[in-house]
Amino acid sequence: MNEIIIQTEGLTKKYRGRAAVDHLNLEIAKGDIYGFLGPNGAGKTTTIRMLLGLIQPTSGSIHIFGRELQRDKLAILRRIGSLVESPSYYGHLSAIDNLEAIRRILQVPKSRIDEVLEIVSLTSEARRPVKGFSLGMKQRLGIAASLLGNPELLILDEPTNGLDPSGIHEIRELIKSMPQQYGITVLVSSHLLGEMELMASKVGIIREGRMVFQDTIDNLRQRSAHDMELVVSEPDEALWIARDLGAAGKLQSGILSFPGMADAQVAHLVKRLVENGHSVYRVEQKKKSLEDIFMQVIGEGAAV
Ligand SMILES: Nc1ncnc2c1ncn2[C@@H]1O[C@H](COP(=O)(O)OP(=O)(O)OP(=O)(O)O)[C@@H](O)[C@H]1O
Repeated sequence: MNEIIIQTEGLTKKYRGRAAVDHLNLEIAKGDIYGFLGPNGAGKTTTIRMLLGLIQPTSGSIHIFGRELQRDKLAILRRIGSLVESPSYYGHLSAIDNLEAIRRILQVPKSRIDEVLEIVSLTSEARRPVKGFSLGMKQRLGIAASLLGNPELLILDEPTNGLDPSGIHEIRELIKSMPQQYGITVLVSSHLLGEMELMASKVGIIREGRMVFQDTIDNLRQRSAHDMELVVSEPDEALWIARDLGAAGKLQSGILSFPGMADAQVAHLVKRLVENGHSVYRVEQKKKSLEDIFMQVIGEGAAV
């Protein structure tokens, strides 16, 4: 099993008695791109701020690189790069000069500036004043800044917020390259599952401060029950036969649908219908889109 990079246990943050983050157990392994998902206000930023030592948890523990954050804060934070909220720049200065200001604080070699500009594909724009940059370029510059200190872990809070599709694509490709090319583990938050689907190796979904799902996207897809749809010659009567077998369905526009029906139950129902002289024209599994599953998870707040 891969080394665990971030582990929280019972992580909780309360504001005026109300939990913004509620007993959260995060587990992020080395090389993961961990998509931290949840609707607005779910507690993603609050969690990230605790991971970066910017605010104190009310209770629970945080271990990063196997060490307790509270005890080894500076040593741990030195190994993390982060982008939380929109980064601020000196607009009249170039990308290089903005990075130089941060480089001096971090005391890394000057050559690192060229390296990070290359990683985020800003080399050819590096001497232009930042005030003329698009939002996507500014975000990439923010990621370049977070990479200056050669981090092993990158924490990005909604880095694609407000970007157009091409900007989102650029950031996504950049994030995808992090574990493969640079050995960097990534925690990236978003409120859109679709964005994560194309890059995350694992997702954690939170709702009202609580983890409702934490696993791979494939498992999210598989663990969700599918609806079964049937088209038969006498649907009203078929509905009663199904009820008799313990399958509660509904009839809409001539189509019978049954939520989360197991294979054996489908076979049983079809057999009974045929035995009763019905014609079964169609049996279809109606697949939910990943977005439907996500909405179901964050809507119900229960694991699927
Ligand atoms: N400093 C604070 N004081 C009081 N309540 C707060 C504070 N910070 C956050 N909250 C509350 O905690 C909850 C979680 O907020 P948080 O910003 O972590 O959510 P989020 O998932 O990052 O949402 P968004 O996508 O909108 O940024 C919200 O109900 C918010 O109002």
